[in-house]
Amino acid sequence: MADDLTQEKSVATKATSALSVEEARAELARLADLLAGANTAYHADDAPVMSDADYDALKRRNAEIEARFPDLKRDDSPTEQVGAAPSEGFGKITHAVRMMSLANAFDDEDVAEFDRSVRKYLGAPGEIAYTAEPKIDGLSLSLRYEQGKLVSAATRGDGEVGENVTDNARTIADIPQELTGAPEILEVRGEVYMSHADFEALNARHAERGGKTFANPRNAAAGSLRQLDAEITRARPLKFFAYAWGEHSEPLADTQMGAIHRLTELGFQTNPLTKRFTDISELIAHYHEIETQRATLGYDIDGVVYKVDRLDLQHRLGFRSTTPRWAIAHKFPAELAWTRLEAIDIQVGRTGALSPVARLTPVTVGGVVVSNATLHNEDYIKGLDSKGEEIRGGKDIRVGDWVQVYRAGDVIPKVADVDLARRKSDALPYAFPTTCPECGSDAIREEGDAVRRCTGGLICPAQAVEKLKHLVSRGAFDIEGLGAKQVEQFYKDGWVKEPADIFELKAKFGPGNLSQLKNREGWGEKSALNLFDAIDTRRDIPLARLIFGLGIRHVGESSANLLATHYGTWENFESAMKTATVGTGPEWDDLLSIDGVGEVMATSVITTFHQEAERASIDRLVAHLRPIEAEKPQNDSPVSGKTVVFTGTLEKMTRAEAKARAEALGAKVSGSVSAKTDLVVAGPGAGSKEKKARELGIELLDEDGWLALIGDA
Ligand SMILES: NC(=O)c1ccc[n+]([C@@H]2O[C@H](COP(=O)([O-])OP(=O)(O)OC[C@H]3O[C@@H](n4cnc5c(N)ncnc54)[C@H](O)[C@@H]3O)[C@@H](O)[C@H]2O)c1
Ligand SMILES: [Zn+2]
Repeated sequence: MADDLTQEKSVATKATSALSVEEARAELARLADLLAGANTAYHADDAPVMSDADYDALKRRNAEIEARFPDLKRDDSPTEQVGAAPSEGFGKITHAVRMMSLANAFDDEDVAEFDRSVRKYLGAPGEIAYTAEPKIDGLSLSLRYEQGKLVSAATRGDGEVGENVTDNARTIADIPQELTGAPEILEVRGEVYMSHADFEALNARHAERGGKTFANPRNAAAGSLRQLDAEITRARPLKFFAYAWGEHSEPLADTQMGAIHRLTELGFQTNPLTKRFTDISELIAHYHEIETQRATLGYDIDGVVYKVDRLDLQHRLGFRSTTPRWAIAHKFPAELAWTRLEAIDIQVGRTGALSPVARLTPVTVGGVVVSNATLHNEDYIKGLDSKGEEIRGGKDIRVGDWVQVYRAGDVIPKVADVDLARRKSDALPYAFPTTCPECGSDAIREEGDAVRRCTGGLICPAQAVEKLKHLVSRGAFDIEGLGAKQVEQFYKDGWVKEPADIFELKAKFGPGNLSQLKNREGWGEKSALNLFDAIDTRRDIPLARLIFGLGIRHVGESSANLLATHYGTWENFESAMKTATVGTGPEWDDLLSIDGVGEVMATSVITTFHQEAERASIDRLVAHLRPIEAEKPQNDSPVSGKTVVFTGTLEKMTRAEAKARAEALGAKVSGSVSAKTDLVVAGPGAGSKEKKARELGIELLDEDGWLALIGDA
């Protein structure tokens, strides 16, 4: 079975030009299935399962294969489809004139190609004018007026049949119920969308009530229009831009631009950025102009649509199966957007690191609204990398600047670039603080460290709170009922200032003294008693969790596991660290002999145990605990000596437990797949690591397979 899967996956990553006929057939089937699922999720459920960029890439791959193997094109080919079939529950409306999609251009060359193909089709037509207008990121709606009265409204659906949302459309203020001077029959088409301000307010209202929030304004607009109860739609602030038409008993005008003016006269909102040009370089200049305005428009757009202006030429050009030949959507790069840097905030972490965070004018990047992004560190703001070399051509970043935000997958958004042309003349270079904004202690940068750190240690409230949050986190003490929020509250009230205080809570506020805790918001007698129980059960703590929980810099979960298995008991570990000296001696050598422990980490651990305040705090904590000895690694397990990678969601154990167990059996757990990997354990949602394992032909197991292998099933 593993072999079949390996083959299937490798076809999925093969260049389309390298596919054999059989592979192409299989790949088209796979893509048809994948894209159909994504379409339903996006159009029918308003809950996309992949990013737009991924969707567009798969669709392009499908089109490339079809172009190479026209005979293999499937009856259910994604190229032949628009949107998704109407959802159950809505009445259906068959469009008098089909509602289409748009072909995409992703760069200037695609736009030039569009212009060439239009000219070729028309046969040397001379000058051609195009309109350029923002591509509104909402959902399209067709409004049918008969004798000037709105009689029906339908979503696009699959292009032929849409959902009847007439009652819902009537609740939208931008949609006139009646038109004067309109053709007897007129279908007006356009986009229903939600402004940024309305989207944020709606999400805030929902969050307050504990309801579901929307990922972006498009989903919010689609989810709000496609309601079975029009009263819900009425309560949602939807807007509408008109930009097209379907059936009409008389022409609206001779040109696209003229028709837009006519729609404005009839009482529709049309987009003020719509312009007409006779040269494609002007179209592209307008595209960039609109791109710079994107963040301040107040609503989402995802590109610029170019249309042949003369309607007689549009008519001659006609349609392909799902798109007009006379129009194209020039898309913005999916994961990039320009916006304004409003402020730079400094966050202080558990190890005292001062991290600069960009506060941005909210902008949608790759389908997600971004209002914060990381600026990494002091040098990054200055335009330097970790080696002191220039990045971004040495441009620094200043408050008030226009910056480019970048987002990839679920990675934290980053500030990637800055537009010097739009910098205010009085903007000052950013002065990175040299004192901690939380406690006022000096913040210093050690030689070779990119990060400036607060020297306040335990007196710094930010560090203290982050340390406490870390202590109760999932891979560490993981105390039920005591999460980041509770810890913060207890810290503010002075109940818990350091780790040991958690284990003194019961003595101070437990039975006999319960009134203080149980009268607090969010706590009752039962939850208070449960909390003390949960804390008590954690007095017996596995050594690895304890070491990890101390929050020592450079000691993550797997390093803590290595240390625990090596030293076995807390006493051994503690006495070794207390007697060790950095850089020399038997304890130092012993520490470095552990596979996976380097000098940086070894130095960090020893230093921690040599700082008086830290050490005293650790002693006070451990006095409340009974650390559980770590299991000695076994050598007789089928996985001993092997390198294992866990990826995806594990359902029967936490990642930390899985690692600890594997390490106890003598396996080495690694975070990345390489030729040295022996085994990959993949749960649901495993992504690139699973793919890589298949490519390298590494043995793959699911969670149950793993448990069976190690005899835990
Ligand atoms: N993430 C996913 O899983 C997923 C799934 C399906 C589709 N999508 C995304 O949806 C898009 C494809 O859907 P599509 O077929 O609706 O194509 P499209 O949205 O790219 O283009 C066609 C639509 O653009 C809209 N539009 C907005 N402004 C317009 C204007 N000024 N003039 C003309 N039309 C305008 C119309 O509603 C029209 O139907 C792609 O961006 C794709 O990434 C994503
Ligand atoms: Zn501080």
